Amino acid sequence: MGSETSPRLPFIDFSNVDQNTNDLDWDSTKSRVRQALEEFGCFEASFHNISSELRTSLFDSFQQLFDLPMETKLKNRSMKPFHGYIGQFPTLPLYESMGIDDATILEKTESFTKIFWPEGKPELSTAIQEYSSKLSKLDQMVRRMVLESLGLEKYMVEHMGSTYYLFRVMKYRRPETNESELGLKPHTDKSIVTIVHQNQVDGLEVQLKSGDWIKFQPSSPNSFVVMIADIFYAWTNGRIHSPNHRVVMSGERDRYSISLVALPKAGYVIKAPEEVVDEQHPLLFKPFDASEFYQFYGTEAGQNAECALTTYCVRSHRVAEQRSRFRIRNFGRKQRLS
Ligand SMILES: O=C(O)CCC(=O)C(=O)O
Ligand SMILES: [Fe+2]
Repeated sequence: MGSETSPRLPFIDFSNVDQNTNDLDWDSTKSRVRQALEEFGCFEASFHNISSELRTSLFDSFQQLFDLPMETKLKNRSMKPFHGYIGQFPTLPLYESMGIDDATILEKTESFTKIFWPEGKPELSTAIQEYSSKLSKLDQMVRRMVLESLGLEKYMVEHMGSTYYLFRVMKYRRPETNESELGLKPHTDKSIVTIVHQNQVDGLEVQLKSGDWIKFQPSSPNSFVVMIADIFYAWTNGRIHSPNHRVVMSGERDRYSISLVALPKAGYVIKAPEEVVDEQHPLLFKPFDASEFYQFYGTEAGQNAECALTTYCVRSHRVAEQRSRFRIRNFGRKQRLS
């Protein structure tokens, strides 16, 4: 009953939109995307390129994956922070997740499945790769629309070429009696864009700019939440919003969800283009190296910061200033010595 009146995320239909679509459909979708991302930082996309068989087979396999013994799950390791198995947090007992780097590449998804099934599991590695490749097209359309609508076309090739995809699968077990229902603490994502998809169990909530929370209730099994994250917020100099969100569990069933996460490649320097910086929009973040930001985010200080990106940028510029003062002092000393 309540669902008729409760606020919903903006809904944007991509079923007839692709990069070769006619200008009228492309332009009208683009203006809806821009509006939604300015106001909500996310929207519900209806996207039909992923078949229900593919979705069902993925979620069935993930159930088996999380049922494996803990020592096996822990073999999903990565040198990069938050790329491997995450879970067993005393404060977040419902949550665990696993990640596959570069999931649009078949060899990478094969290496992932071989961790758990040494003889291989070709249906699953192929399904993860196919899902990631197909859904990456939605991310690319959305980012293309954002860049076009901000007049940043000339950065398109450089920007798109500087990103790759991480696939994460999450399990939130149902809370036991007297256990907190919090599945995942409120946070903003630290990537460029995240696209979330779930099985039938709801739980994702997004915070509006007003401070109110709204529950994501998918309109159909073809719904995906497209969400802007901090790196894209910084790169567009705050022209689009990076929303706070969380997962709250209720009901009797475990929840499984998948994120396809667009991330900056190593060494990509996040520098807001001059076109989005002016008097009304002063520069929010000085240019920074995304990989260094992730190293900071992996530390205790990064985890405890209210806004990791702001704290990182303030710190790194303090360090840069100290370094340059040191260089000037030493340069003066060298001059005197010679
Ligand atoms: O499971 C979800 O619906 C959202 C997950 C999420 O916010 C995240 O992994 O950053
Ligand atoms: Fe998130």
